[in-house]
Amino acid sequence: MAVRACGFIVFRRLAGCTPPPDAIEYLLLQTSYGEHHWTPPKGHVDPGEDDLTTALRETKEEAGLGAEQLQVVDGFERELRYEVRGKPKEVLYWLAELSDPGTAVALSHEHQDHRWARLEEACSLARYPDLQDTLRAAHAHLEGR
Ligand SMILES: Nc1nc2c(ncn2[C@@H]2O[C@H](COP(=O)(O)OP(=O)(O)OP(=O)(O)OP(=O)(O)OC[C@H]3O[C@@H](n4cnc5c(=O)[nH]c(N)nc54)[C@H](O)[C@@H]3O)[C@@H](O)[C@H]2O)c(=O)[nH]1
Repeated sequence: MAVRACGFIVFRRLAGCTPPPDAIEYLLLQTSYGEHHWTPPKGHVDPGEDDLTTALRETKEEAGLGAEQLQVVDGFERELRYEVRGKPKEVLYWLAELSDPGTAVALSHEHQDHRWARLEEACSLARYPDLQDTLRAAHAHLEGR
């Protein structure tokens, strides 16, 4: 059976800007282990836990951002499937806006750095084509495309 993980593509709109969408920045976290890769906050589903609860818990644990600071965007959900050390893994992402764009991110020991990045920088940090596609799809969703 596949390992399952859930998380949020968290974004913020720069202070003083109503969309245009190029004023949107996405949150990426860099692991403090392994390849030091960058992904949005996400993590494994605990036994008996529902997916959305996992996404909220992991976002709180990994970025210090709680449900009360996030607004989940309707109608966006993406599932990625890839292999980790030969085993299948599924990752489900929702999209959420950080209500106060000035809120500080607080990392756990699992991550060594974070970045608020516009779409193109976010895609170059998140170097996996499926994650890049997901970020682009999120951006298109926010643009109303
Ligand atoms: N010391 C050490 N400890 C580790 C290591 N590894 C884990 N720990 C421990 O596990 C805990 C984390 O637990 P959670 O937070 O609950 O889980 P996740 O958030 O799910 O975290 P992971 O890091 O396990 O999973 P991924 O991000 O999925 O990365 C796995 C591999 O998949 C590739 N990959 C990543 N993203 C994409 C993508 O979007 N697209 C594609 N196509 N591929 C992608 C990439 O090749 C990458 O290397 C940590 O606290 C550590 O204790 C490790 O190497 N060394």
